[in-house]
Amino acid sequence: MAFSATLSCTVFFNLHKNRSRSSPPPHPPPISRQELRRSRGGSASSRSRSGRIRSFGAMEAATAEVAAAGESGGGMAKVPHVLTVAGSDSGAGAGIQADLKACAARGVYCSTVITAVTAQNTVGVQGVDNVPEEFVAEQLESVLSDMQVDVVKTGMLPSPGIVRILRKSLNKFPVKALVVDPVMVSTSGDVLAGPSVLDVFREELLPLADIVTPNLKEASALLGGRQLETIADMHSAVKLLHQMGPRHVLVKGGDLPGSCDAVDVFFDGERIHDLHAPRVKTRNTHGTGCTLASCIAAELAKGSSMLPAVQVAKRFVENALDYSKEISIGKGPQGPFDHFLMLNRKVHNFGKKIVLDPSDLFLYAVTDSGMNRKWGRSIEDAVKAAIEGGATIIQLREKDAETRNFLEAAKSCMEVCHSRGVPLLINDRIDIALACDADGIHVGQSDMPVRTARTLLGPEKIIGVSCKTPEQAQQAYMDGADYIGSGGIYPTNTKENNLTIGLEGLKAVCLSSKLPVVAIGGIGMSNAHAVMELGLPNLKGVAVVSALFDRECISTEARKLHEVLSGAAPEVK
Ligand SMILES: Nc1ncnc2c1ncn2[C@@H]1O[C@H](COP(=O)(O)OP(=O)(O)OP(=O)(O)O)[C@@H](O)[C@H]1O
Ligand SMILES: Cc1ncc(CO)c(N)n1
Ligand SMILES: [Mg+2]
Repeated sequence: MAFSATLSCTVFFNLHKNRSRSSPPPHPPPISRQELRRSRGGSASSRSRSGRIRSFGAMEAATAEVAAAGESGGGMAKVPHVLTVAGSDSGAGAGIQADLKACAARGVYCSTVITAVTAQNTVGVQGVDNVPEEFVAEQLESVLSDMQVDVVKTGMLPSPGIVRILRKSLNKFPVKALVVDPVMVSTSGDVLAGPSVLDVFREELLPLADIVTPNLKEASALLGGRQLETIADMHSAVKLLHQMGPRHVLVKGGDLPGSCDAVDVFFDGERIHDLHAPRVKTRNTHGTGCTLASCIAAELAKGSSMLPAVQVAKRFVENALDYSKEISIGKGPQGPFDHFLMLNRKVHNFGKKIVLDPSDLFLYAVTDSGMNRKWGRSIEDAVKAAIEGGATIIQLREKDAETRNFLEAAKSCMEVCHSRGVPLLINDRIDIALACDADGIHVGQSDMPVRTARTLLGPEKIIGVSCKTPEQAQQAYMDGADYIGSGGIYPTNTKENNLTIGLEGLKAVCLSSKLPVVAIGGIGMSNAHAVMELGLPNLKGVAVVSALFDRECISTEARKLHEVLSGAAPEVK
């Protein structure tokens, strides 16, 4: 019988039926190196033509090939490996799912032995179904007999039997370190491992642990209900827990009442360390404990010693919480956070990420080579002065510059802008934008289409597009532009044959689009106020050329214009 078919039937049977199994399925016994060598070559016929493995015999042969390649130094690299023995959280904030994400984020491979399946979300735990003990044993055997696990991390171990099975597996397959997160109650208050496991935890698991990481409630339960409410209580607790046999103890103070820091107390048997981190104000703390323990395991797997591993893990959690404090997943009181620091961008327009902070459009400075020549300035100096006066974004619009000179200037301007936290866009020249890694481009209606520019630049760059009409504005939104430049508002000499759309035209464009808009064309000190007074919510600022760059002192003009704009529309700042 094909091995894979047997395996999937077993999983289906155990997780979906009600779990009594008459005879265990055939399980591959641990394979000795010699056996592997013997089976090499002999089983080639059990591979399908595509090379996919069809039977256990073939799996053995494939394993042997990999082992042999490793032995002969065939360029194979050992990967740091954590095995998590824990429960599944359907909401994926805690449990196995948090462990997988934490290890992946820390660059460590993570295999999984699932002890229980929970129906869980941001409201709480709606159901728990334990995986049969013999099947937990089978998963342990599968992973540990085959893979070179460095560190085992435990989470939800819902019955004394499972703890004993784990202990046996660890005796048979010793690993470098054991991290025990003694999960008992979820933050929502639901019981994940009852009092029946307390004794076996204390007697059978803690003595094997390199570190145990209880939260306040768990530490209290392990200590027979001792009250833990202050850091001094936590100091006593770590010492008492240490007497139960673990080499290190970390009592986590995520739930310490009335503390503005998140303080954890670490004890190595000799010294106590209070580990402080600023407490992040957020609802998204579901899974912090699992993540912390997995990160510790991951750092140990990479070869770290214990205190640095704990410190790195704590910083990782704090950073991820801070990054995720505004993401919204689920309706309940405790949300998950983002281990990969990728989700915290408001999503709009086909799920495209917003890459532009609309308030950057407030005072948008567009350079002009003719004006710089006239006043004898380098483009970098002009940009520096504009930013000094308060320009919030720069666009390099160099219509007659030679490519090589333009690129050199663009690179210097990038340094100027980035050291001052101001985005830099390039007008039209996508090649220059790519070459100097600018923050984005601005295109006109007859330049490269926004969609093509997006393909070339990728999702993370800003693309602005000039629009005179509501139709163009709607198209810009559909094409995935980040902002609209709308004008000319007033007559201007900077652009020849440019249609003036006036304040009415600007209003029509703003009302027809959800994108932020910057007004352009003939705007200066005398009329900026009138533009912003339109009070349109998506009109975020004005773009100026001559009002800054065709003046003797760019920074003074920028400063005055900034004041005018601030007075006109304090809410857009
Ligand atoms: N708001 C917060 N800001 C910063 N760090 C926090 C915050 N909440 C928890 N932590 C840290 O996260 C880690 C996990 O601690 P916590 O006490 O939350 O564990 P836990 O109760 O086991 O978590 P969970 O059961 O949700 O997985 C600790 O290092 C703790 O200090
Ligand atoms: C499955 C699982 N493990 C651990 C925790 C603790 O956060 C949880 N809520 N769910
Ligand atoms: Mg916990």
